[in-house]
Amino acid sequence: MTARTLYEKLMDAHRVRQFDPDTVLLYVDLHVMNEYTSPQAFAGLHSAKRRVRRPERQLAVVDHVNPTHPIRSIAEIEDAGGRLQIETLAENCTRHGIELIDLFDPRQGIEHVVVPDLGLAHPGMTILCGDSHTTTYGAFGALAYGIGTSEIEHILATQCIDHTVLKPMRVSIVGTAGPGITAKDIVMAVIARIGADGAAGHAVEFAGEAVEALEVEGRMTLCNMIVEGGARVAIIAPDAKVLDYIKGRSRAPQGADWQALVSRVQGMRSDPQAVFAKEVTVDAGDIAPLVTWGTSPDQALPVMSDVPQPKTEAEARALSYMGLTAGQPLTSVRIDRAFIGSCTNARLSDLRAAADVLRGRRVAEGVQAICVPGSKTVRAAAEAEGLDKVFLAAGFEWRGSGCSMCLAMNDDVAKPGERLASSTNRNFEGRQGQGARTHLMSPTMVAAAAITGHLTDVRILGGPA
Ligand SMILES: CC(C)[C@H](C(=O)O)[C@@H](O)C(=O)O
Ligand code: SF4
Repeated sequence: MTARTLYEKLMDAHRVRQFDPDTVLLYVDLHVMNEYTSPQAFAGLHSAKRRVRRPERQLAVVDHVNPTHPIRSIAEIEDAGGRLQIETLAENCTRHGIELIDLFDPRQGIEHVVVPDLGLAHPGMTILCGDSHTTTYGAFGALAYGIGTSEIEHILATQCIDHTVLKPMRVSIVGTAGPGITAKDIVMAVIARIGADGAAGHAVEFAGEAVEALEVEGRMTLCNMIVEGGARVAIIAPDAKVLDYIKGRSRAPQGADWQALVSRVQGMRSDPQAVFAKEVTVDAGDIAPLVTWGTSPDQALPVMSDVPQPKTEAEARALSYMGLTAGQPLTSVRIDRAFIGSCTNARLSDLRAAADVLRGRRVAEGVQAICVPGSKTVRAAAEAEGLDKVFLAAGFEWRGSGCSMCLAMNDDVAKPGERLASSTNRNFEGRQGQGARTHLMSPTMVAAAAITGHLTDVRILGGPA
């Protein structure tokens, strides 16, 4: 038998039909939906008079448009469009018997945080969702990616997806990351190396000792953000850490199902002879804390660098949008806001790491800082450890959960010209508010910038004050 990559093995295991060498019909184990991308798909389903084929294989979560300040009812949401999206999702779920985690559910949060919180992402599954960062579940050894409206409708009706076969690509992170270097720095370094389309058309498998050394939440950060390097799928061979992470969560497999999962995991890796269409190797030891200076996630440099001379018109435009001058040290760039949140970096380990930087320190004068835990489950776990007190004592706001200022499609919007240190994954023009300027970085780097008021190498601050 020919050697296969993990991606190819998971495709084989879910193949319902092979249409041609490039297109395969795959069975979908779990389909996740949000209020923002599902309404049109349900509308299509209804006009075709079709039913949901497997309601028990769907999960819906409210996350994109909701506010993160406390409200008592949906009626309090000022934006009529957002209110309608949330109400429509609820109606559709009731009509079709789909489980909904609504805004007032104690498990609510960003969908890609909620699914792992519940223990619903397992090695070997196919997980699809109308959201590009669905690749997050690759950290569990699942074949997972984001889809569009017509595909959502197709899954609702058939529980299958037409999958365009991708080229396998391996990104090996070798060596050992230095102190203060996080999974976010690693993935930003990869994207800076390969470019924003470097992994386009590829299923990226992360491998290497620095990936094995990461905890599961760090691996989620890798698989989540590599989408900004163009990857359609991201995957990591599951190991004992993954099983430990799932074990005991409310929706983790039990009894014989658990045993079956444990024994299946053994074979879930690429064969040693498997062929990758593209290989990239990055030495973790060479990675410094990164920040973006431009308006594309690949426009990133170590924080101790100077703002670069623009080499293209796009780079010149990015600098002008960002209000930066070539040659100025990145650490001289002052910020107005600090945002710790998003499906990339708002899990418990992210909040712990940021709290370690904030402990005993205060947010700089004039900086508005907010922390939006990725889910209410994460929020409660953080509060049980007293992390909320650390954030509040430092001058951060401690919010409810949702996408929030990651994409500013809700009440959390930065003002024109405001500059943000942000633990998110996209720094496109206007992403966090019209005219707002985003610098992407790790949550500990956001904490450091919040304290000093400018982009800062967190390693200089060191541990708690
Ligand atoms: C709104 C949604 C379609 C979008 C995505 O697919 O990624 C959003 O989550 C984002 O991060 O830009
Ligand atoms: S947190 Fe940001 S990246 Fe993640 S799903 Fe929400 S908007 Fe998209």
